[in-house]
Amino acid sequence: MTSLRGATSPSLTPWPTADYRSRRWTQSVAVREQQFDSSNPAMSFPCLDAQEAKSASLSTRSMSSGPEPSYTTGQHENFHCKTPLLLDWGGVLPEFDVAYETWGTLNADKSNAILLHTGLSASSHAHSTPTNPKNGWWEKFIGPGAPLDTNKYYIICTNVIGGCYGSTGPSSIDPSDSKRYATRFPILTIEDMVRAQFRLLDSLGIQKLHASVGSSMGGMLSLASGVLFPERMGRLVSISGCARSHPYSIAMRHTQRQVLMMDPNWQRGFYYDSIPPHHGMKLAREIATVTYRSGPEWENRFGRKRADPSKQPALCPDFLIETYLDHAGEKFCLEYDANSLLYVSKAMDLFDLGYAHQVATRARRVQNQKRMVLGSMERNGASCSLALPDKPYEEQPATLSSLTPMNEPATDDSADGPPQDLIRGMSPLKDHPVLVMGVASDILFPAWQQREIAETLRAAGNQNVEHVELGEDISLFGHDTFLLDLENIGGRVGKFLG
Ligand SMILES: CC(=O)SCCNC(=O)CCNC(=O)[C@H](O)C(C)(C)COP(=O)(O)OP(=O)(O)OC[C@H]1O[C@@H](n2cnc3c(N)ncnc32)[C@H](O)[C@@H]1OP(=O)(O)O
Ligand SMILES: N[C@@H](CCO)C(=O)O
Repeated sequence: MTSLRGATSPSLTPWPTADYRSRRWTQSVAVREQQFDSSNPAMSFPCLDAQEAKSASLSTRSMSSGPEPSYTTGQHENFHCKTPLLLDWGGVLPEFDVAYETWGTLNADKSNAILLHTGLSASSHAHSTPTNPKNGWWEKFIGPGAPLDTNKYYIICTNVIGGCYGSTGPSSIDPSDSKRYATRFPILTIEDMVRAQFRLLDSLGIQKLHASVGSSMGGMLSLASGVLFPERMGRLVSISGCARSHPYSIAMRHTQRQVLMMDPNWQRGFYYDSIPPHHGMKLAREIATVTYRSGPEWENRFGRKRADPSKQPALCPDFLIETYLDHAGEKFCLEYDANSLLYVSKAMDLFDLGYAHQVATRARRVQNQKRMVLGSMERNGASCSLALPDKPYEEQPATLSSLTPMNEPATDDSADGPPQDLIRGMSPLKDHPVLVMGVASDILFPAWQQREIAETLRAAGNQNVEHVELGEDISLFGHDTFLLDLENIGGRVGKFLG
C-alpha cells in the first residue's frame, strides 16, 4: 500500500494549503486522495455539503423577486409616518413604517395601553390574532386572565425600526432612490426605536401608557421609554435588560457581527439581489444561542451524549449540544435579515442611560436638528470613518478599580453604590413603579445588571422598585427564561401590573 504523502502526483497538491479556494476543490482532493489509497480515509463533511446544497438551491430562486426571503410573520397593522425621524447619530429616515399588532380593547379615555417591547429578533407577533393565527412569541403571556390581561389592557407590540418584520430597516426601500437601504441605513439607537414607537402612540391618541413591558433588548427599550418620556409612562417592567451594555455582552455581539460580515455573501450589506449570507447568519445564531441559554441547562439536557455513539467521531456536529446549536443556527439563518442583525445588535451595544451619554446625545441632536431644518444635512455626513490606528491600541489607564470582583458591576465612583452618572441619568424614573427581573443563570444580561438597575433607581429616590431574581433552582434557561417561564416570569409581571 502506498501512502499518498510518499507518492504525490505532480498534478496534485498533497494536502490542502492556503491556496485552495473552494470546498468543492477540497472535496475533489479528498476523493482523489482516497483513490490514492491514503493511510486513512478522508473525512466526510455532511455539514458543509448541506451548506453548499443550500447555497445552490438559493441561487436558483427567481432573480426577479430576488432569492432573499421575505421577512414577514404574517398580517400586521402598519403605521406610516411621513415626518422625518432624526436619529441619535445624525442619520435621518425621511419617512418610516412601524409594524404593530394589538390585543384587547382600548378604553374610552385611552388609559389602559401597555406597550410591549421585543427582544432582538422578534416581530410584532407576540400573540396570535384573527388574521394571523400562528402562535406569537409570548403566546401564553397574553390573553384573558393572562399576565398581560386582555380583559383589562390594550396591548401593543411593535417591530422595532431597524428590524425586518414590517418596520423600516436596512431591507426597506430608501424613498430617495427607490433602492434598498442595505448598509446605507444609518446607525440607530435604542432611543431612536423608542421615538418611532411614540410617534405610533401619538397617532393612536395614546397620551400616557398604563405600562411599558420588555425583556432583553425590550428591557432596554422599556427603560429608555421611561427616561425619554417620563410624563407619558405609568408602570414599567424590565426583564433581563440593563441600564447600559457591558463589555462582555458587546464582545459576544461583536463576534456574531464579525462572522456574519466575513461571509462573502454578505457583500458589505448589498446582498438583496443575490444569495443571502446564510452561512454567517447560521454561525452568528449559534454563538447567540450560546449566550441565550446556560451550561447547566445543557449539562442536564445533553450531557456528553453524542448523536450517534455507534459512529466514528466527526468534525461536523457530533455531540448533541453540537447538533442542537447547528439546528438553532439553521432554523434562524433565513428567518431574519442579516443587516437588521447588525444594526439592531449595534444599537444594543450603544445603549447607555448614563447622564453624560444623554447630555452628549442631546447636544449632537440639537446640532443635527439645526442642520436638518436648514436642509444642510450632508449626504453621508454621518457615515462611519473609524479606522484602526497604525499602532495597536494601548491599554487605557484604568478609571475603575481593576480589581472589580467577578460577577459584580464595575462602578465609576469610589463610594459604594451605583455610579452617580447612572443615578442622574435614570432619575426621570424616580417616581414610577418599576419591576426589575433577572435570572441568575443569564450570562448575557447577568443578574448583577438587574441589581444595578434596581439599586440605581432606589438611589435616585424611587421607593417603588420591585426587584426579583430567579435563582438557578428556579431557572437554568439563562437569558431566554423570559420566553419560557410563564409561571415565574409571567406570574410576577401579572401581579405587578394588577
Ligand atoms: C421576545 C423576543 O424577542 S425573542 C423571539 C423569540 N425567539 C425565537 O422565536 C427565536 C427562535 N427560537 C428559540 O430561540 C427557541 O425556540 C425558544 C427560546 C423560543 C424556545 O426554546 P425551547 O422551547 O427550549 O426550544 P429549544 O431551544 O430547546 O429548541 C427546540 C428545537 O431544537 C431541536 N433540538 C433539540 N435538541 C436537539 C439536538 N440535540 N440536536 C438537534 N436539534 C435538537 C428540537 O427538535 C426543536 O426543533 P424545532 O424547533 O425545529 O421543533
Ligand atoms: N432568543 C431571543 C433573545 C434575545 O432577546 C431572541 O432571539 O431575540
